[in-house]
Amino acid sequence: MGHTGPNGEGGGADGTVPTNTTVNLPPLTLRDVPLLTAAAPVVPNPISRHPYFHPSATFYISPGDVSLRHAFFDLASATPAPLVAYRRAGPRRELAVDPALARAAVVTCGGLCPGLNTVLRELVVGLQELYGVRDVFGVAAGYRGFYGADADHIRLDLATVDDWHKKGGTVLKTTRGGFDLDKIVAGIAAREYTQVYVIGGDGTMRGAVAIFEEFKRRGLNISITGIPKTVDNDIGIIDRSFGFQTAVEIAQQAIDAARVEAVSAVNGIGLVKLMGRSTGHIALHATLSSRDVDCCLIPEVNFYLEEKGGLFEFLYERIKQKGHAVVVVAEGAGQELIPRTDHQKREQDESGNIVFLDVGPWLKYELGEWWKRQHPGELFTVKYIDPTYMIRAVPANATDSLYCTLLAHSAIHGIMAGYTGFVPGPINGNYSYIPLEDVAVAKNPVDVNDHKWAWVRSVTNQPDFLNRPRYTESAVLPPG
Ligand SMILES: Nc1ncnc2c1ncn2[C@@H]1O[C@H](COP(=O)(O)OP(=O)(O)O)[C@@H](O)[C@H]1O
Ligand SMILES: O=P(O)(O)OC[C@H]1O[C@](O)(COP(=O)(O)O)[C@@H](O)[C@@H]1O
Ligand SMILES: [Mg+2]
Repeated sequence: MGHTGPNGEGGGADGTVPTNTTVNLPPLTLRDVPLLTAAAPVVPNPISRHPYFHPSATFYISPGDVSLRHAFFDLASATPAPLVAYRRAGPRRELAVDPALARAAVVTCGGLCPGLNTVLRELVVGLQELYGVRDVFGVAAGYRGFYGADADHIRLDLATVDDWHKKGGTVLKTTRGGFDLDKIVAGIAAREYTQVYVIGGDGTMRGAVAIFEEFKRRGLNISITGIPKTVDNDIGIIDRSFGFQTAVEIAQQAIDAARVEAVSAVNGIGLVKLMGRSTGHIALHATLSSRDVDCCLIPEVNFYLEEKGGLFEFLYERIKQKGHAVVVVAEGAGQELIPRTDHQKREQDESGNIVFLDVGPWLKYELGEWWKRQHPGELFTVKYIDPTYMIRAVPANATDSLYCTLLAHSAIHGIMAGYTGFVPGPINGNYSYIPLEDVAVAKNPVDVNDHKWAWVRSVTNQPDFLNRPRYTESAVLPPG
């Protein structure tokens, strides 16, 4: 007996999957990563000569090893999607880069994220201990550090970075903006760096693609890799970005406090705003982990406040049922509902990201006003908690620390193998090398049609906000 595909489509004549027979899979496309054009003559991996560690036969990744992008396939589909593969990350038996000639630069860009210092430390440790690279430099304060003063290029060694993994933030400092391609590439060439490790989010990856292209255009034999960072988890293809799980864990403290405040008030609401500019991953995962949340609002799901099926009516009902309610809102949720001036509509940060209005205080105010109008004389309290920077200005937790270490080492192994223009990252748990250009454009919104969002809905029993009555346009204040 076989299974019929969800849409009734089938590989067999009757739409079923034959069992205990060989199934022909669709063709496999390798999304390969570029190699340095002028790679050095092949050098044996110095790990093979390590005095204390003797690599086993399976230690090195074979040249043909790949991992698959999608873990699930519909064997019953008559038109299956092509399979996409990436090179497996890890040490190669032979290097295309001579470690004795390597000169590495590491830099952190964009917003903070738990684990930045761990990645920096492990890059230095891996380069020096595993490969014997002597010249490793930390570039201060993001992309602009490449064309900064001599003091912005800090020589790093094992002693310097020894305790960095214990610290939140980034010892190298980070900035937004300052992306001047000509100056950056000139700064890299002038200091004779041969390999560049850029740690950052989606904006940083777009910058790294531009640098990679410029290296090629100028014929520079310099490799670059982007190590994906963002608490928002808004980078696609990889399983998740580092620091995200730590942020979700710390967010629990805010949700716990919101619940205590709400429970201890008469008709109390605890409102927590969590990071998530364009994606609601932190809010979603924090909600699922906590189980105390009555409503989770994310940028991917439009909601409305008043009328039947709206947020306020739902919260009122919930308070009548159990005396209190807890709401988690991602910073990018409901932005189209918040009145803003023309100036506010245009405001951008130094990197060109749109500056959002603060959804938390706005929601608290609107809720209070609605309650006064609808239920005058009835006691009501909203306690608002904004743990924004607390969830990311901390060291990585154990899971993220391990992840940061594997990412850093994967990056080094790839660079030493002669690859460039790539991002190391886990795909279905398998560390892989993905072309930088793919990662730079791949967004990672919450898929509201998949199981995770359905779990949120079943945990919170919140409305789907589909019967929106009157709100059709953004609320906009007159200019000025
Ligand atoms: N499209 C882009 N092209 C080149 N550089 C970019 C681009 N977008 C952002 N950057 C640069 O990348 C750096 C980090 O970007 P930002 O958006 O602040 O953080 P993140 O990398 O965490 O998303 C900044 O120096 C910014 O100028
Ligand atoms: O106040 P900052 O430092 O600009 O950071 C705020 C932003 O940083 C983030 O945490 C992450 O953004 P990036 O990944 O672009 O660094 C967003 O959630 C938030 O909007
Ligand atoms: Mg970003």
